[in-house]
Amino acid sequence: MTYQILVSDPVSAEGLQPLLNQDNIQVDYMNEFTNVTVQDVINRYDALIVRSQTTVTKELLEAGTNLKVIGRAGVGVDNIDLEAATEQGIIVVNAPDGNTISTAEHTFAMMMALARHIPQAYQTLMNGKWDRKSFKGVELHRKTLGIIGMGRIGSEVARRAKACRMTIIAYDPFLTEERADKLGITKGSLEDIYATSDFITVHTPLTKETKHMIDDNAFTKMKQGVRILNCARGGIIEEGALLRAIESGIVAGAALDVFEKEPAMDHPLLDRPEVIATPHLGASTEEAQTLVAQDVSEEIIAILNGESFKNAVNMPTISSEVRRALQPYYLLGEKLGEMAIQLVTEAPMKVTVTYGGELSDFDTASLTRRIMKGLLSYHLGDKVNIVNTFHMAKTYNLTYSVEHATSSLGFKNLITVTIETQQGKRSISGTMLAGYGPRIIKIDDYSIDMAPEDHLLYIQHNDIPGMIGLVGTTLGKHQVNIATMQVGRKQEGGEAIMMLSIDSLFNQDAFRDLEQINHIHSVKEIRL
Ligand SMILES: NC(=O)c1ccc[n+]([C@@H]2O[C@H](COP(=O)([O-])OP(=O)(O)OC[C@H]3O[C@@H](n4cnc5c(N)ncnc54)[C@H](O)[C@@H]3O)[C@@H](O)[C@H]2O)c1
Ligand SMILES: O=C(O)CC[C@@H](O)C(=O)O
Repeated sequence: MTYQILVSDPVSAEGLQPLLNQDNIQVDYMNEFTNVTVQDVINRYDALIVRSQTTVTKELLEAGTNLKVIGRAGVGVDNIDLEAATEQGIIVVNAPDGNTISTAEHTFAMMMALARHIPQAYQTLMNGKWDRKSFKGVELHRKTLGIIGMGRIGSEVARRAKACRMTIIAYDPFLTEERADKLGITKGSLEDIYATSDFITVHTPLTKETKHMIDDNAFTKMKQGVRILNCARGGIIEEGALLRAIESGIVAGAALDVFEKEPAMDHPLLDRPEVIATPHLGASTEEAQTLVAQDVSEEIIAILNGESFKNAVNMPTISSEVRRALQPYYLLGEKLGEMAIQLVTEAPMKVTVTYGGELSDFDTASLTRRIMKGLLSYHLGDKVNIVNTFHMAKTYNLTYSVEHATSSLGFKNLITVTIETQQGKRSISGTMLAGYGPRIIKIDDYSIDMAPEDHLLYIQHNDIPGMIGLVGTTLGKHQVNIATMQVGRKQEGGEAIMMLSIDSLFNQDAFRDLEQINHIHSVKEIRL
């Protein structure tokens, strides 16, 4: 199978090399098309690679009926409708590390340019004026820098500011005292930053919480003559409030790489001599562009080839240690989900997944996704995948819960899937047996030992002599070959079950004949 990939924004050709080297991948570039939009052609593609120019809307995603993955060559995914992508089961991956250094360096370049009026002085000189009076600047040395958002970029900015002997105070909900100590900075609140900083720089994502976090009220708490920088996302600083703070003299200078609306043309802030600006250039270096394109290319290859990947934005990330430990259980989990749903005839209301043995020590969320995917996709088909499975469960009013049990029935690991319907509960348990692979070891209260094979027959009957023979003869009459058979019972002469794996698809005549055998209560074919 050949996968089609569309690159809709300018992305480093060198960075795309991993994709171009794949035999089963064909890459197209939007700038090679004329008179068409991404929306017009997206249905041909399995993956889309964007930077920040392409806005990936719900409508675009809906038009992309074959889309499996969106790769963002960069960090911010605010140009992608993540909720819609999740609903449609499209994985969104980004490249969070590749442009960190470039953006931190750009922020630093902006801070120095701001402190020394370099762009304004350059412009004056280019206009033929030798003006040495208007551009008296300030040193960074011994000034206080307030950093809001101490993630990758904020931390790199802090390291550089330390080298310039600045005092650094930072706020981030995830910043611990220990980490602040290690970086040689002070952990403070927003109020502390506003009250003490000579320079303030923001490095948060744009979220509901951070949108306009620096507003009129925040500016009134800042030191007179503060200088402010935004190389993160337009909208973290409210632009109208910034303009007012410049006009009132609270803000002596602002350096902006990003704007609420980009491209920012005829912007009132750009008319102010106190403002220096770049057109969203933080990540625009050869190194960063190669790295981010390489990172998303590798992620896309892994996803299309069904291998594990690490930077999904609309799925929780798991450590490589957990991924390695759980990988062998993914197939078992999916099969258990598929089998569990086939045990019930009423609409499922609640699913409980219980992990026992060594599995109870892990964060099993990624395994639960596989189980729920197996369970839901049996009836809902391909539209369910590991990205949208929890969303789909919610859509169908199916609740799920996860329990970690101490008992594992003597097995090293155990997964039990219990489905509740109006008729009661049905459950199925499985384990990974060293040397044997996945095994089904219990259905409801009956112990069995079967591999989750393609064609299974589950028969409920009374435990009376001759049942095994009758079932064997009936299937033989219909040319259905039994590969393995397991029987289970609660007590002698009571209710019993038979689980058979058969070599071929079961036929309706065989089904009817089996059901007519005295003392057989139900016959169920399980397809995996
Ligand atoms: N200008 C550019 O070209 C460019 C390039 C790369 C990244 N960016 C942007 O820079 C920003 C930071 O990127 P990063 O890679 O450092 O991200 P990151 O995820 O590593 O760090 C973001 C930090 O912000 C913190 N945060 C979230 N909400 C906060 C709040 N209300 N107050 C304080 N801190 C908060 C988070 O805890 C996290 O530590 C993002 O907006 C990203 O899109 C811009
Ligand atoms: O693609 C770009 O140049 C912008 C990148 C930057 O804003 C990001 O969030 O990674």
